[in-house]
Amino acid sequence: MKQNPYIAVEGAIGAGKTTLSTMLAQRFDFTLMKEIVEENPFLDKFYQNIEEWAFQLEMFFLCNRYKQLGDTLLNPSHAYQPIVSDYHIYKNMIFAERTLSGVQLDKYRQIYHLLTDDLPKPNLIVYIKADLDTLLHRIQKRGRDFEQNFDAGYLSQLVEDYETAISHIRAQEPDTVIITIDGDKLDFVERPEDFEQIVAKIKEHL
Ligand SMILES: Nc1ncnc2c1ncn2[C@@H]1O[C@H](COP(=O)(O)OP(=O)(O)OP(=O)(O)O)[C@@H](O)[C@H]1O
Ligand SMILES: Nc1nc(=O)c2ncn([C@H]3C[C@H](O)[C@@H](CO)O3)c2[nH]1
Repeated sequence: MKQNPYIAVEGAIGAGKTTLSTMLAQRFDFTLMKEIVEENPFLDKFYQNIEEWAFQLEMFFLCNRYKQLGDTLLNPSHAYQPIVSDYHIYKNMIFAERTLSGVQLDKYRQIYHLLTDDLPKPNLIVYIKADLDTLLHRIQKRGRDFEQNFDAGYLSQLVEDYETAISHIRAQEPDTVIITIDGDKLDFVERPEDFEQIVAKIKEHL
């Protein structure tokens, strides 16, 4: 990779994005960009009534991510800083396409493009692909209150949406390296050799 490394770790809810990106940032000594979840005022309400709260929640995520990415990526003093992030900005569209519809989705799409089209995009995506059972198990194990009555149907759709989105990025951005990790088999938390396998794959592209 000739450019400065900018890695985004992606995958459906509970796939292990924050865990893996934190480990990678430490291992490569890259700057970590991590989403703040606990201070989100809409997540709890959203999981109780998706239709009612989706627009506020999606806009909140979009504005926060825009601010975080803009502050780092458009700041000249960060120009040569290698980065690993626990999200790709495109995840906003993955979720919004699932939770919004009609005029709200149209307006959201316009704002999304306005805010994000000129942001630098990751040149390497680590996609953790895991099946529904694995994700539900991890979400349960993590034990966040607002995710405990989780609708498995919603998650199952998101798993498919992620597959579609990754294929879309692969087709639209052939220069972006996409490394797919088998999140059902590789346990980078408990097995150091599994983490080393991921590190080795990334190194091939740095
Ligand atoms: N490969 C793995 N093997 C076993 N447990 C894992 C693995 N990856 C993550 N976990 C555990 O699963 C839970 C979810 O991980 P994490 O919070 O990193 O997921 P995430 O993708 O960032 O979630 P979210 O989409 O909600 O932001 C955590 O308890 C973590 O310790
Ligand atoms: N609707 C919606 N849109 C997003 O852009 C988005 N990004 C993350 N999440 C949810 C997943 C976890 O429960 C929790 C932490 O990642 O927040 C989202 N939900």
